[in-house]
Amino acid sequence: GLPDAAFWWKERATCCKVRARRFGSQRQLVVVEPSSTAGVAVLKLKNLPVNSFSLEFLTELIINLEKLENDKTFRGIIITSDCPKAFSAGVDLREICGKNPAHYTEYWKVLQDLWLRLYLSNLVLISAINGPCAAGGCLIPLTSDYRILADNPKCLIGLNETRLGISAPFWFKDPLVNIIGHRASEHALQLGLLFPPAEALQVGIVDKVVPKDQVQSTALSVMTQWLAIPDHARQLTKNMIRKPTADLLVKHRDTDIQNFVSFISRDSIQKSLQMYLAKLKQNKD
Ligand SMILES: CCCCCCC/C=C/C(=O)SCCNC(=O)CCNC(=O)[C@H](O)C(C)(C)COP(=O)(O)OP(=O)(O)OC[C@H]1O[C@@H](n2cnc3c(N)ncnc32)[C@H](O)[C@@H]1OP(=O)(O)O
Repeated sequence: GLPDAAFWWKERATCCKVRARRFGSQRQLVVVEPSSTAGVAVLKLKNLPVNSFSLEFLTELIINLEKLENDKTFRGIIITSDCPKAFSAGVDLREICGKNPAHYTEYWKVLQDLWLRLYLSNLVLISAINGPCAAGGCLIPLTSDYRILADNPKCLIGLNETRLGISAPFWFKDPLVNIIGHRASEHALQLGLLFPPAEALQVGIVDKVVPKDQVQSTALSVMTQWLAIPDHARQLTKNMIRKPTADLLVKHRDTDIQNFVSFISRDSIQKSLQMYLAKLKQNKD
């Protein structure tokens, strides 16, 4: 059978705390503030400049999510960015370039942990997407219950992995298919589409597009509607809908790690990623 979720989370939480001690950073990469609405926390991603998923940032994010999940005063979280340049640029390419298999294994495990923590959260999660959101960065909106995007042409959102010469793993693809459907996902994933706001709304990858300065207030008012539903009924329903998708990752996570490590270790893939990173560094505004 599948590993018991509570046991698995306890084990992973211990790993996260050990890792956090290892980083021992003074920088606060995730800021949690209470909102004006009771029971709602605002979680701000603050890994400057673009909230790329470094191992340290992922660890801090998971620890903060776990604390909120276990704190009975909270019923919902609004996740937003405190970096002017981006909501999230996804996987930090420096974590998956030029490192060794042990590092890739640890990194991928932690990324899976984040996905499971978010996707199976009992809290209402709303993504207030106030900047560009690429590839792995979409892992947060796609596992949220509701997505609000800032109406700004720079705020592109999508799973653009193929443009880097890599393929999104099945657990990035599955929530996208659940949200926008099979055909639209096939199109978006193969072409690595990054949708501007109007198109993002049309295809359904976001639920609402509002002016940038209204993203957080809109998230709060949507949150109020969601919190009007009794928690237990909403949680049971969320779990019923999401469990089959989550179980696929829980069941196949070791194979998925092996696939990732062997794929990412290929010379041809390392070359593509290095070229993409170099291009990013050249294309300065
Ligand atoms: C079997 C499994 C297969 C493998 C699956 C792997 C799944 C991988 C998923 C991913 O998430 S890969 C990453 C994809 N991300 C992107 O394509 C986004 C890249 N970034 C951008 O498009 C832009 O940076 C931005 C977010 C639109 C912001 O643009 P802006 O012009 O405002 O800033 P920049 O000058 O481009 O960036 C500032 C600074 O940050 C560095 N950087 C940006 N993104 C990343 C990143 N993902 N990883 C590491 N570093 C990144 C960028 O190079 C700049 O650095 P400096 O030049 O200032 O040192």
